[in-house]
Amino acid sequence: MILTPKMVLFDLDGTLIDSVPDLLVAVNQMQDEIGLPHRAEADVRNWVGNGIERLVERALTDDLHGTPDAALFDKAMPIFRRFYAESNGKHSCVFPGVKEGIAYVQSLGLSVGCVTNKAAAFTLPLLKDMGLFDSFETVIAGDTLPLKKPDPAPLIYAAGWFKVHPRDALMIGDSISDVKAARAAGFSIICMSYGYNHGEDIRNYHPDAVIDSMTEFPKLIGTAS
Ligand SMILES: O=C(O)COP(=O)(O)O
Ligand SMILES: [Mg+2]
Repeated sequence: MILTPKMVLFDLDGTLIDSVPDLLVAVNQMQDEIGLPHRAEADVRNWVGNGIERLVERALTDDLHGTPDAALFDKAMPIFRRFYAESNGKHSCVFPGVKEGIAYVQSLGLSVGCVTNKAAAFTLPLLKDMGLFDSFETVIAGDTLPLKKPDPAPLIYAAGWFKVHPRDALMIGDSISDVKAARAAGFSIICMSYGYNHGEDIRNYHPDAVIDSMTEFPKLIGTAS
């Protein structure tokens, strides 16, 4: 299968960047300040992908599906933001193959954007620290629009921004939210096997392809002519 998109959108956490080490530090500093126990890295990994509010709710309750007491959440959220602003970018790294993959799609002349559920205040400095910011012609963060993935709105917005029809658009992601958003928007979707998907194998959600490294892009992505 060779896809021939005109635009490629990349998810951030678990696709471009391994951001869990920074999130883990901020979660556990928040837990300390509130007087709750530390959470394990493996759990935090499973809680990333639906934005920082859901991450904090999950950390406070130690449960992927948990909803904490509203007063506790209101206390915790600014604490988390303060600590994550400090740790963001300190221990994260770009996954192997990402820079090569972005360079490959750019060499095909395709439009390239980033669509993440991470809030803009953390997304933009992280992309800059990791040397990726200049790779993207547009960045749509988790709070850029009223709705985030799995809603298709950010993907449709990006397609409109690039004036590309959704059938000519490809999402590169790691989670069920990316697959659902891409399908609802009418995009193709390739997922990275190494990402975060709440502890489940992303193959269960049937993206068009699952790959281990973006160095595999030449097998899957080409140009129509
Ligand atoms: O959960 C987040 O904050 C971001 O997750 P995403 O970059 O995978 O969309
Ligand atoms: Mg992700």
